[in-house]
Amino acid sequence: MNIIRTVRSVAFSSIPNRTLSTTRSLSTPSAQYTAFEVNDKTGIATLTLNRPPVNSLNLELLTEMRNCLKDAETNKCKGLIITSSSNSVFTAGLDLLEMYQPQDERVKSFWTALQSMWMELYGSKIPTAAAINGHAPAGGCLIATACEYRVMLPNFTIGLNETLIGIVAPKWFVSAFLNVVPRRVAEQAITQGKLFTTAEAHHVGLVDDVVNTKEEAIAKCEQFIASFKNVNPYARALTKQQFRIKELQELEQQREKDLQIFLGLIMQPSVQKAMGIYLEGLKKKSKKQ
Ligand SMILES: CC/C=C\C/C=C\CCCC/C=C/C(=O)SCCNC(=O)CCNC(=O)[C@H](O)C(C)(C)COP(=O)(O)OP(=O)(O)OC[C@H]1O[C@@H](n2cnc3c(N)ncnc32)[C@H](O)[C@@H]1OP(=O)(O)O
Repeated sequence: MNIIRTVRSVAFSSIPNRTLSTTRSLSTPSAQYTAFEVNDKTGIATLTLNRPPVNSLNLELLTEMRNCLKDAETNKCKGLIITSSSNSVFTAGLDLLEMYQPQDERVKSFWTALQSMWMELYGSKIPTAAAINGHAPAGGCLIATACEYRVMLPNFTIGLNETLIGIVAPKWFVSAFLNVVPRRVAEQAITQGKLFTTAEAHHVGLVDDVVNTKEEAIAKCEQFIASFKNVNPYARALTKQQFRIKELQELEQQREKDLQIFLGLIMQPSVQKAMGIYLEGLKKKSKKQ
């Protein structure tokens, strides 16, 4: 696998136009699981999730993601694309090992980091797009639906499958999903824990476009971001905020309560048991392959 390096605090306005290399990526010692590159010509940032084997979202990855999102906004990037370094998994969602038999302080930090990352992404002032180049269950779907545009490669799956694991998708997971699919479809799918195939997701509007390669997916995201080129960024950001402020304020005001509900639910013996069985099933399947 390519070693992907990470850029931090690179002011886009200070990046000179270069003809040979069009992306800039510098390394910071603290970034382990993400690559963050800014295209010199377009000003578009790409955040690549890089935590093999399945980009499961642990505390460190979530923290890095949030830092990259903040950097993209602070540095006035023209837009942000999220994708994965894996050929088959966008992200497997939350790292179940963070929630299974967890340590008290760590699991609190984990959930708080998820809340922060989501608020940063959902409320980002710049255009955001997901190039979904692999499976995107649960937390993967959460990241995709927090973006303004989604394009997906064929023959993968996406959805909120929490009920199948015996856990519950919190309200803010559901509200972002409801932004993109009709209520009736959402209620049925989320209660069933349905994972949509790419074709099904496209049919219900969960993804906007389907393309065959990651390169095409990135190009589609770039086109989406470029569609705002004649729009005043400040007016755009305020307009986007009008659509999203309710969910953001709700979570901001209820962060502690949301954390306590999360802890109360996952610490239930029946939930721990269901998660343990699910993890065991994943491990058995992985050994068979
Ligand atoms: C009112 C309510 C308020 C509060 C709520 C309370 C509760 C909490 C809600 C929490 C919301 C949860 C969100 C989530 O995201 S939970 C995670 C859901 N994810 C999944 O179900 C996906 C599981 N994974 C898969 O289906 C497959 O791995 C996948 C993604 C299709 C890829 O398949 P493949 O490439 O074949 O890879 P393997 O399955 O072989 O996996 C390789 C390796 O990774 C391990 N692994 C997979 N997924 C996870 C994961 N999410 N977390 C941790 N580990 C994972 C797998 O076990 C293998 O490990 P091994 O050691 O055997 O190599």
